[in-house]
Amino acid sequence: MSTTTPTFQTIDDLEPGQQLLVRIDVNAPVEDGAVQDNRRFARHADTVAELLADDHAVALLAHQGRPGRDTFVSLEEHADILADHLGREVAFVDDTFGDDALEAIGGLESGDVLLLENARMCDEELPEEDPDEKADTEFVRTLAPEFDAYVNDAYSAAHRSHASLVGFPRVMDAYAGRVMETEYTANSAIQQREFDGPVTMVLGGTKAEDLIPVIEEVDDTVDRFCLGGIVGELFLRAEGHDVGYDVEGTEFFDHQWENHADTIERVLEEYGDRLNLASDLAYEAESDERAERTVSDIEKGTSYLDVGTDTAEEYADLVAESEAVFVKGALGVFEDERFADGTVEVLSAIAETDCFSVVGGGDTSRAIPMYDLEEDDFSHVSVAGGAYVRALTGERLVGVETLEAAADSA
Ligand SMILES: Nc1ncnc2c1ncn2[C@@H]1O[C@H](COP(=O)(O)OP(=O)(O)O)[C@@H](O)[C@H]1O
Ligand SMILES: O=C(OP(=O)(O)O)[C@H](O)COP(=O)(O)O
Repeated sequence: MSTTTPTFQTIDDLEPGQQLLVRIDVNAPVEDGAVQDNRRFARHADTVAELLADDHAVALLAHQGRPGRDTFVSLEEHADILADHLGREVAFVDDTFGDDALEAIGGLESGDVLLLENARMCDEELPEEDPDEKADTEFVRTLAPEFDAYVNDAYSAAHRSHASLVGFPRVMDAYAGRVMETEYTANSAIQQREFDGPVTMVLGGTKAEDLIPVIEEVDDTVDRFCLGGIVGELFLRAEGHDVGYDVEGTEFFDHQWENHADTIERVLEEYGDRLNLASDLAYEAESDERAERTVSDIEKGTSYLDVGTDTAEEYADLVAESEAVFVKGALGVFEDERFADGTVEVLSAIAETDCFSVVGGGDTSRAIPMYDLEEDDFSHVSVAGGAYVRALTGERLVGVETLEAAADSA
């Protein structure tokens, strides 16, 4: 059995009064062009407050969205949201490692906080490569000498081998922030729990490619899966239904299908008896109201935005008779009240039982306060999505591994 005791250094090991480069994950929803607060901001603000109390100067590095998506925007608004949580100014510079960024970093004094521009706007950030290659980028080579140490607080991005996450700990003294430390400990402990009764995993949201491999890997521990969102529709497509195709204005389905159709079909064949797929789906009618169709009557060309009423009830019943429930991703577009039923019904069913429960995902966990559910009614609410489900499978997270390697060579 693997240990849950982290072997990385934490911010407790830092000498006070240093110039720190701190990687956080404030990747957030963007609605009508405006960045929305999610639970990540408050959690990282606590880490930053602790660092400031120790007289450090802090430059924050983060990402938002993915190139080509509507959510791929500047971090300027993120600085304001962080400042609200911290109760002090967070300066922003629209540059990551160019002259403007270096000038702003050079002017930092003890107690200052500066947020650098979206790391994914730098070409060298994204392609997933070995940490040593990431360390050898101009991005890392330029920024690293400006700081005394690197802190990674971005547990929720620790499954990505990107320059800002794995490059710096190769060349700098590296420490885990509080969010990294607490999420790592909680999620590793969950992976080691054993349950006597049924274990249910509810999978939804937009990032199907993060979830499809998980179904095979948690095969020993999870008795049944309830699927919704984009991942649910892709499995319905594999079953031969006319859903799970991009329609005008959507960009979720076709590329994920092209890359993962073989795996989806294999998983459906091997684990079909444990996979629950929606029997009905909801969409926006011409009247703007919610309307529903059973899957057998489905028509191509409509955007489906939630699981239907029968499906929501069926999933809630399965949850109610479970000993443990793990949620990653929403069953529908819960941000729009008309399409929140599936997500809210399942979360409410969890909250009403005393099963062991974990809800993960920066976006999905927002549904808890949005629909007046109590965080205390869940065993653990993680700010991480993809990283948390990988931790459940026992997979090592590359961002954690590079912190551990840095501690070994310290
Ligand atoms: N059918 C759907 N169509 C479009 N978006 C959906 C659908 N179902 C769920 N979603 C969206 O999925 C988002 C959460 O997905 P994702 O970003 O993958 O998860 P998280 O950030 O919680 O890990 C929610 O914001 C929700 O609006
Ligand atoms: O929000 C994130 O992941 P999540 O949606 O799985 O919680 C992280 O910021 C990683 O973002 P990415 O999935 O675009 O690499």
